[in-house]
Amino acid sequence: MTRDVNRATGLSEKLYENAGLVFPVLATGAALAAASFIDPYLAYVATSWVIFGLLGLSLDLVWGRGGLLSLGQTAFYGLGGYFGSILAINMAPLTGNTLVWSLPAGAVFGAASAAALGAIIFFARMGPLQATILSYTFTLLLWSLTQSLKISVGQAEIGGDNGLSNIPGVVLAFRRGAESLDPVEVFVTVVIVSAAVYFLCWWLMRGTFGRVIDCIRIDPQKTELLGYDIRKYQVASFSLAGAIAGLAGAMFAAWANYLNPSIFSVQEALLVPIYVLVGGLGTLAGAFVGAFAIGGLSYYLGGGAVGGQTTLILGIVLILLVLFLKNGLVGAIGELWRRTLPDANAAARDAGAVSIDPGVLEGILVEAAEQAGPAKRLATVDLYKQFGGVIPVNKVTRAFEPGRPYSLIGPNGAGKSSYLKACVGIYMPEAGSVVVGDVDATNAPIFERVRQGVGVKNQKPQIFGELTVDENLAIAAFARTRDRQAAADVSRRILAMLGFEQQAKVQASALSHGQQQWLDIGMVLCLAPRVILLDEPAAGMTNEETRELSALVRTLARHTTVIVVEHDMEFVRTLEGHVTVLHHGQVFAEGDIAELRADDRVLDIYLGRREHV
Ligand SMILES: Nc1ncnc2c1ncn2[C@@H]1O[C@H](COP(=O)(O)OP(=O)(O)OP(=O)(O)O)[C@@H](O)[C@H]1O
Repeated sequence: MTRDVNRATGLSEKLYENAGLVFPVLATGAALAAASFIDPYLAYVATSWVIFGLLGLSLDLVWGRGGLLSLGQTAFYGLGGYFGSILAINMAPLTGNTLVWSLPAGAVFGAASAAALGAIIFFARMGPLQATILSYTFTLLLWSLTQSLKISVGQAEIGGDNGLSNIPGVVLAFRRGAESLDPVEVFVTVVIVSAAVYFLCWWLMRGTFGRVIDCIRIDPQKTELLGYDIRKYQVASFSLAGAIAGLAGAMFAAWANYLNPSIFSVQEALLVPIYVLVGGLGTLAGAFVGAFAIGGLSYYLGGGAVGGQTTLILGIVLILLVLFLKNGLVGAIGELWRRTLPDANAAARDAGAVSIDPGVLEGILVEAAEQAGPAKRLATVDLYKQFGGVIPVNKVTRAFEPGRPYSLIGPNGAGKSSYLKACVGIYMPEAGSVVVGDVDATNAPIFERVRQGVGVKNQKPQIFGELTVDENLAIAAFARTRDRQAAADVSRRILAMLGFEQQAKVQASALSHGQQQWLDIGMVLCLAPRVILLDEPAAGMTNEETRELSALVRTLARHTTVIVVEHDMEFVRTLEGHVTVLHHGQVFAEGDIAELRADDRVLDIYLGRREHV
């Protein structure tokens, strides 16, 4: 009996993990089964819902997964529709098959226009609101342009407001004069193409590419601190989404046999996020479910796919959704299902205190040196950073080398964190230079400095809370190894070193603050850094953990250059390293901790006394 229950739970878990794969198989099966009895008119209307679902999928990739609400998806959709149709109008009479021309053309033009817009958005490092507005402006621009654009391209005549007509329907045979498919056949064809596109997206987003996109959504800075050039990933996923929208547009044109500038209208642009929200943001399948739910509802209420009742229905549905189903239909079903499964996060409570075996750590560090080369020196010359009237880094000239750990101390606001941030490129300095090894890194972006060997742990633990513990380590290790197997090996060793094997499948957000600090340190170690910057790593740790951390830092310093910012003077003492006191962004005093503790001037700045304040 117990075994049966376990087996059923195991099966349910497997199904839950692979539900995304089951969806296109079921959808295709249902479409094929329905083909024998479905009313041709319903098949015709339902085809448009599938196409809108595909358009929604393109948005879900960039919004639900990438974190950017693009109102440009209908622009890529319209462009794909226009260009795909121009090619189909000219080529189909000669060769038959329309989709073989229009789908690739739609996808290529959709991808190319998205790549151009994405490059502007991401390389200019626009904020989310700016990016949404720019994408919307792009759509409006096309709407306005196509209103007055009258041009003939071969047999295709674009008539401005009158649009582009005579677009051939869906023809699959390769011969002149081949017949268009009937509505039911078109429905099945569109479902199969959409299921294939969906499967490709599901597969891609399940792999390392999708993980990196998820990481960028959760914490772009941390993703860059792992050494990923996030802008390339963002442009790539935006282009992929553009390709899917373009392909959907080409299918829409073949379905409607007609296109006009209203495809770029405000109403069209705003419908897409609604499909995604209703279905479930970030679920991929939700876009189709949302399009079917809204399309089906308005169809049965007699309004047609975008008919008179639609606005009212959408308004009510959206209000109800915001009130009761925040994760949309698919998200809600997923959540209910997940509740029936064993709670993987329960293991977070069983995690004992971290106790690092020095032998294991040494082994990891020796191997890291073999793979990534010897430790590097970090030096700054007259480094200067200003925020308005505040100068947190004021012409700091310092060099750090392997051997003993370096500690940066100083009162609150002395500029310790700002100095580390200027070293790694989170803050771009106004003057001075940063040199990593022999390379001037002053103007290098964060990810390049990380690739040069700089590893950083910021003050707050930066972990990807929605990912599991082993996924966090693996994505960090992959940034360096670029090989999934090698990354899995590295992350497994770090996981074992931290004693987190039982917590491998726990969501990182379920860990305690101290455990998150260790996970963050583990992620930095996965990068095999040659210079390590740790900003208040002991914050939130117990005394026992702080002792472990001290031993770890001392071991690290024998293999790499280590700089630690700390307030905990007892911790700094145990590091037995070189200490630099910063005050008002400048080096105020240096030495070992015993000397500095006895130095009246240092006490003065800490206690806010006398002339040194
Ligand atoms: N992004 C920023 N914009 C404006 N001012 C900033 C910024 N970052 C830091 N500062 C200012 O620079 C000064 C130094 O801050 P910083 O965090 O580097 O000090 P700190 O020595 O690390 O302090 P703490 O020990 O409290 O963390 C502060 O006055 C702070 O307000």
